[in-house]
Amino acid sequence: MSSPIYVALDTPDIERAKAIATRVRNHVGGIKLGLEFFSANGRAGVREMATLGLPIFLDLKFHDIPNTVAKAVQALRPLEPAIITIHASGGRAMMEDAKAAAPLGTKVVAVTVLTSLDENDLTSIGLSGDPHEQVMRLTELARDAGLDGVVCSGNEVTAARKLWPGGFFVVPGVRPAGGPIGDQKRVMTPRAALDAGASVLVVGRPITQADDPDMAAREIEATL
Ligand SMILES: O=c1ccn([C@@H]2O[C@H](COP(=O)(O)O)[C@@H](O)[C@H]2O)c(=O)[nH]1
Repeated sequence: MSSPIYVALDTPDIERAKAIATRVRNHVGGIKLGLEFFSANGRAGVREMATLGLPIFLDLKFHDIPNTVAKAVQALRPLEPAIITIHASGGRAMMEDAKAAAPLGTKVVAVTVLTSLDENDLTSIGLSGDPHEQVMRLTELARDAGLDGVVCSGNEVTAARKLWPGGFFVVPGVRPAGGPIGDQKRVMTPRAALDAGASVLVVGRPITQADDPDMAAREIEATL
């Protein structure tokens, strides 16, 4: 069975992204390319990364009116990504139209509450406190809109899976025990997140900022 780890290659430097992906390729199940990589390298960069032969997760987190998001998803079709992201808070019509615009083999998953946000952050943007409740609300909305799954933290994935047993659950904010958490606030170890019900784990800096990314990926994989 392939590894549940998608390594987040958050860099504008395509040569660095290729070098890390090449080093860790035997310990990860795919590569995640996000806003930083895509803003610098665009679709050509994604095509170049695809030549490594690993599944591509395009984490562009679209959030706009339904027509704009659907057209943006449509523009990604030739890249045939394994997974793409949109924001659940864009609403049901936006999620429905995004799913309809995606290639058949692409999983469309909705970000619920970013793992960098906690209760205080939600209150500060006018949402009633507890991230857990907001994740549950948006998980139900994404399920009812016909998406494939959601992005949430390891703290919520067990309850989200209860609401949606057939859903696909992407869990970032994954940190080896005792490691620096940086800007993440809702974190869990890789093993605990998998046990809690994650379908895939997104791991960025614990691998990419390590002195030896290959060893870091190998050590995380060994805990799973
Ligand atoms: O809620 C979310 C959604 C997406 N991400 C992305 O995952 C990686 C995490 O990187 P680390 O270096 O392991 O913190 C990054 O690309 C984010 O854009 C997330 O962290 N939380």
